Amino acid sequence: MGRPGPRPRPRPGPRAEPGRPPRQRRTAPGRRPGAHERERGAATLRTIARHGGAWLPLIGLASLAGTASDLALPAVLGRAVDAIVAGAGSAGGARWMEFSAALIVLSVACDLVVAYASTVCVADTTAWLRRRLVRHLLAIGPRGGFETGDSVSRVTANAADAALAGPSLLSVVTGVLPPIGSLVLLALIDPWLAGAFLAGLTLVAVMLRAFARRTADVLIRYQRVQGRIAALLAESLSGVRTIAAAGTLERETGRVLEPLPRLREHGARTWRVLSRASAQAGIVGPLVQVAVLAAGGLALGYGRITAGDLFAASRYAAMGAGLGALTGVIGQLARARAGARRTGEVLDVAAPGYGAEAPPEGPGTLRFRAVSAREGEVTLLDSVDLTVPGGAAVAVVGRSGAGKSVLAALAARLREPDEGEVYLDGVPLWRLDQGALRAAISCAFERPVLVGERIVDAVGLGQDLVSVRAAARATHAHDFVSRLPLGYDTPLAEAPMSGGEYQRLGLARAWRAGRVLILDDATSSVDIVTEMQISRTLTEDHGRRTRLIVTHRPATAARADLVVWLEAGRVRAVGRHEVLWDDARYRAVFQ
Ligand SMILES: Nc1ncnc2c1ncn2[C@@H]1O[C@H](COP(=O)(O)OP(=O)(O)OP(=O)(O)O)[C@@H](O)[C@H]1O
Repeated sequence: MGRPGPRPRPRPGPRAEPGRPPRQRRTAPGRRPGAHERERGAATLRTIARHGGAWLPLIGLASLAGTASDLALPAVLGRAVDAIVAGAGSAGGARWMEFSAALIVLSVACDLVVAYASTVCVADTTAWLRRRLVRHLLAIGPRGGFETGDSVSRVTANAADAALAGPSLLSVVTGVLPPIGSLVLLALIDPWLAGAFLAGLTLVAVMLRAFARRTADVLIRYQRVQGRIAALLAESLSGVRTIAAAGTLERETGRVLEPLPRLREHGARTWRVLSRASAQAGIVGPLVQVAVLAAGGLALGYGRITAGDLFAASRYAAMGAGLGALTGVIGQLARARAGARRTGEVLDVAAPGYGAEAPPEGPGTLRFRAVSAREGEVTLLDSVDLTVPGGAAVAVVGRSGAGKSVLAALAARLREPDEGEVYLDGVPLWRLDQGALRAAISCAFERPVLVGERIVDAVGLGQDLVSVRAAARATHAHDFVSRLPLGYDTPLAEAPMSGGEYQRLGLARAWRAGRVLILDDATSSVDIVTEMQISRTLTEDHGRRTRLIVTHRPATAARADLVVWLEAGRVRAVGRHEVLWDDARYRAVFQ
């Protein structure tokens, strides 16, 4: 074994003890997020917002220019009114009117730029975020514990909402400028006007704060229930044949739609929050305007301001107190925040880190040193010390639930040990380069899922047809594939396959293993004769690769060089099958 190199830097997580990559926890779906989750959600929101890149400065500048022209317009119109009232002649009034027209054109142009740039920015960010999520979900695999439908809803709907982050944050910032600008400009016209306006503005600010908090809270609950329905639907669709066979269509429909009342409740709450904000806006807005106009009327009476000033003040009061626009952008920001929290929950789960090492020359010896695996409080494997000799065929047996699949997953680094270490030819698995690890160790499962367009893609995963055929011959899949009209080019969706045939293709896919081939009940659906043939092929493979074979069949255990007998997450014994067979409890494992 070479000198240990630097360990790949894992993503920060709650546990980063030296010696093994950290496991991360995530917010349990449905649980109300605490301050920590909200903080992480805010951090995700900022990361997503920053992705807007070049579009955000453009949106910001256009919004600022639009706001400036909106703020200048009442003052300019006021000057036009004063020019007309003073009878300064059509030329003075006309000049102010032209200026006003130019400001209106500028404002419309800015709105167009903001709308276009925001659309492109959101589309870009959505695509980027979806790519990140898909890659990350596939990288973390079952570690994340996200249900299929829920993951789909996070990648589709929630990512699109989260992508609103940049433009909606900017909209909020630029949205508060008109009230602030109005306040300053009113103060310039007359301090009393600003005083009346400020009193109303404080009320508006309190209402907006409550609106923002309530909306974000309701939206996250709504999205969670949506995700739950999606998860239940995906689960049902994957078992659609069973449902049809059992005649439980009605019951299943009820089960999938069971959260619907909660969705309706959250939808109704969203509507109530929005309608309350609109009603408050409907009352406070005109009140602020009336207060400013009353103060303005008095100021005009005392001769402190002109008629044009009063006109401008009325426009500023309307612009600054208009809650409608701000409730819209705050609602959008709340959607982005909820989406960011849901997508952040996925991105916060640490993907396994890989090292940069290739395994040293070796026969494919696997060593488990004090390996434990847990799920919550439950111990699945307890301090397993085990050496699987390089080149040997080793059967793993035990009663159902003994921990055989967990052991197989640890051997392939499909899960991380909670304690201890797994080594391949003396090197901890986490230190191996991802490509080298996958080239060295392959897995075949009881229920393989074949992915790809055609059979050759699903089995070969990029290998040429010659290698695919060789693997299919070795695993007794070649005959039935050859009988298909398009052979290896048959689209998977059009290839009628039995469970055993499917398993043989899964086995053929794993056959590429350079050093260790792990079979987790991978021939359980194959008929006895074919299984014996596969088993013989595996035995003939002697010395070339290590084979770890999880099995329930005594014949397979008998052909193995060594048997590992697991019981309740512990190694009960290791030895030859014929020796272990003397023990009645060992024999009982196969009954
Ligand atoms: N992700 C998980 N979360 C919770 N419990 C788990 C998880 N994976 C496995 N277990 C539990 O760990 C125990 C061992 O599971 P494992 O699949 O390794 O059993 P097994 O020996 O392969 O059984 P079988 O022969 O039935 O396939 C079982 O009790 C199982 O319920």
